Amino acid sequence: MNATKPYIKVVVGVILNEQTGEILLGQRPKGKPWEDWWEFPGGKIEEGESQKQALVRELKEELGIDVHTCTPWVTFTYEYPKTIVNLAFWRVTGWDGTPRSLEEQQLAWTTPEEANKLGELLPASLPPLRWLRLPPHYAISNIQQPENSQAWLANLQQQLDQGVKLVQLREPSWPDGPAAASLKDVFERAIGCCHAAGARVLINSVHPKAWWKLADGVQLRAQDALLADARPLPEEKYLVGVSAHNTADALYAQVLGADFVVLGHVLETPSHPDQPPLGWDGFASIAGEAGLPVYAIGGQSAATLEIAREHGAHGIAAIRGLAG
Ligand SMILES: Nc1nc2c([nH]c(=O)n2[C@@H]2O[C@H](COP(=O)(O)OP(=O)(O)OP(=O)(O)O)[C@@H](O)[C@H]2O)c(=O)[nH]1
Ligand SMILES: [Mg+2]
Repeated sequence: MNATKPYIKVVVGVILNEQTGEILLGQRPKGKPWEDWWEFPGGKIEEGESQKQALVRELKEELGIDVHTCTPWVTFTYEYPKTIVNLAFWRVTGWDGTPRSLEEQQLAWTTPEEANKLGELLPASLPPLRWLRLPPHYAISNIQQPENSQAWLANLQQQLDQGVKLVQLREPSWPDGPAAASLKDVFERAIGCCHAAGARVLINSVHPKAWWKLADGVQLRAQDALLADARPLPEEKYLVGVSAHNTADALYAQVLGADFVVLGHVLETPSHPDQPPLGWDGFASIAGEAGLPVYAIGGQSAATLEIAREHGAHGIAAIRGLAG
């Protein structure tokens, strides 16, 4: 990065209507740089302000609302031709008052999928719009034995019925190895029922590379991510997740151009009895640096989604049931 460019710290609100999935975007006022381009409401953090204080102030100044519920989401740095901007995106889910235009800017509620129909979007707003399409729950398989396949597929169907939209097949200790034909059969059936429910399936990188493109993408183990020198699957069609245990893993996910990080384990979990958990504070500090949406893993369930979000998670990943 060019050190002579001004470095600006900004906080941005993803103002979310959780019922409809819509977000609030605004058009930049006349006379400002990038006038008329659409953006998330927000602005520069002032000297001595925390991110949250700046967010509350900006949304009061720009929209006249009093924010009472918000959580950190993703912070990343974007280099424009003339400036470098560090953008801390926060999810805003509770506020008093009705957003109205106080800076003569146009406002619009839209979905992340439809936002580009409004007009030109600030370049640094595009990754967050893509990330907002990631669901809050990420279900991970743990079938272990071919004889458990039927029961797992039935359980998967239940989770799909409850709204799970992202599933990972991860079976490192399958009896005939992670490339076994019996596992391929389960994989294909899982894809069938997930696609019928509008859900996506990722395959763990422990499984054959030839399977990755049959799925909707790959979940790279930390060790496999570190061996890759580029994103292994194209962006539009596939998702790439990276498993991370520390800051270095998480930062490398960003270098690879991954879509998200799975970070853990956060709490004690039967699947990793010997390694110490990160704890929520450890999770929050790594997630804050990841520059990508982060799923918390390890001891997670529907009941931990809220605490995960308070610590900067996009969502939660778990083997044991998620929905509910
Ligand atoms: N609010 C906002 N700013 C963004 C986004 N994406 C992005 O690159 N930025 C950049 O972050 C900076 C925020 O500036 P701003 O003009 O909103 O600042 P502000 O509200 O404090 O206004 P002011 O400078 O008039 O006091 C700009 O350089 C803008 O280009 C976004 O989605 N929302
Ligand atoms: Mg602003």
